[in-house]
Amino acid sequence: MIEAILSYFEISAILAAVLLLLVTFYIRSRQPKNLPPSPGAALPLIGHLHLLGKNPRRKFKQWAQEYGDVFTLQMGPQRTIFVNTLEAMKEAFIKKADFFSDRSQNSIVSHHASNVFNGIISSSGSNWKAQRTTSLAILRNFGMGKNMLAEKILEEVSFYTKELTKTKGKPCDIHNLTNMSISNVISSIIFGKRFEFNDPKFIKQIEMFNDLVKLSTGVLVFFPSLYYLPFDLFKGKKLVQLYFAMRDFTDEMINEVKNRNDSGNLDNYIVAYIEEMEKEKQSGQHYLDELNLARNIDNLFVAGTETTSTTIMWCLLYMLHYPEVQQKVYKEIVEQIGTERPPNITDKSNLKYLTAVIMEVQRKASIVPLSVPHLCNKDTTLAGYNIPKGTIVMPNLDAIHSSKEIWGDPENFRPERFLDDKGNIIKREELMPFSIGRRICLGESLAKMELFLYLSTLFQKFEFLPASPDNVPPLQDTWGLVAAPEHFEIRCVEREN
Ligand code: HEM
Repeated sequence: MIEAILSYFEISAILAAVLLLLVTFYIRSRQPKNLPPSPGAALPLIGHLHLLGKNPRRKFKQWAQEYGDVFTLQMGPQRTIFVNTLEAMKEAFIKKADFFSDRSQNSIVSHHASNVFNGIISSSGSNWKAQRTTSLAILRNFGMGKNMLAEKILEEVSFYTKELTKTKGKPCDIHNLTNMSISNVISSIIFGKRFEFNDPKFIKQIEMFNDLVKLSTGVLVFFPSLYYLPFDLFKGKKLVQLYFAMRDFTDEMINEVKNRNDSGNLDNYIVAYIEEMEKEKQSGQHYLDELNLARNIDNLFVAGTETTSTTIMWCLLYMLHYPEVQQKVYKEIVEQIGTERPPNITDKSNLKYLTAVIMEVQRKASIVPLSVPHLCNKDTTLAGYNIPKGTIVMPNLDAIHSSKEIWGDPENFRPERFLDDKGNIIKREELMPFSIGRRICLGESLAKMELFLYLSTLFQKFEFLPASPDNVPPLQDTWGLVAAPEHFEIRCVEREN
């Protein structure tokens, strides 16, 4: 009897194995030929997802080393390629930018909300171009002449450092405060106003933005139907709810700015965009409208807050690990600016060591490791392989930033790699925290200005120390679209000037 049951199980197992082989063979036979290599066979349904393990970031870097220019992963139903070398990045995002610069129109939120693909980040084609060009022009305009951007940043920096002073050098987690302060910079650019750090509405809003960024990278990206499982197991319903809450906040703020009735005052994005909208109407075009305005605002908040504040937090964490670097930064500030006046944007060209430190933090932390996914919109080739239309394309910035061939000693934190013998900055095209090509970060100039003004002021005013000398928090990142350090406590000790 037992033997009969055993042989029944054996036959079932053999049949299941044969079935699996046949399905795998069938899937393979339907795959287009000459795709970039993959690390092993894709399983039915999940593809290569089972190979990612607990630390996908490390795997993506490892496969980049193994396969070079480009590799393919089947992420559930979605064919995805990873672009890993400078040459392949240039080929895809510069030479063949017409084919590799779109975004996928597949998002769980789009099943529940309309107009998700308006705005800058998620749109493609002519609408994307119009939103991007207009937004860039507005930001550029703000950064010219008396440089309103720098003024807005410096005003916010002073509120931020006042708050840090209140901590009196005691250990505290300044992650949320930093996030709120950077969000206030965006807020004063877009709405022409900042929020108090203890404003409950603002605190809730920031929490929502952060949760939204975190939830947008979950497993639902590959399997949207998991949304319909009971108990919101994969937080799909929460994601949609947060998305609508963000929209409500944006609509409320747009109305507030409109009701202020200061249309002559072009010092905020909303008024400037509406003015461009009117001009466009007269020229007979139709891309600038209220729907795009609202989504542009969501985009600028989401893209411009967590990224910059995370870079600041990484920089502070690196300074806890390398106190001699922090000391050298302070020495440079004292020599070039002194301690009587706060730094301003014209000091940037004189603070070369600090600039190199920021560059090295951006390389080492590589906070947007896989950039934002692009979409291939036409059958084409890359690095000699076929890339079919509809493939998702990941710029593997992390692989570039950690390449031994490029940096020699990528594992070391060494700001000097960006300085020549005379102490001048060496610009390296391989440093690409803002990505490359047509989709390169729209806020790059603003972010660089923020990083310089925040960090120069911080290092002039404070010495940053670990909560206790024998307990320096680890350089440990968390997984997500933005790789933030784990929350840590820090002491902000005011310098005696
Ligand atoms: C240190 C700070 C920042 C980093 C590291 C960063 C990085 C990036 C990266 C990697 C991308 C994706 C590019 C691609 O698709 O290949 C991106 C896109 C974008 N970023 Fe940033 N960013 C930062 C700050 C900002 C700021 C301050 C703003 C705005 C105020 C901003 C607005 C945007 C927008 C709108 C896009 C979408 C561009 C498009 O799709 O055309 N970013 N950023």
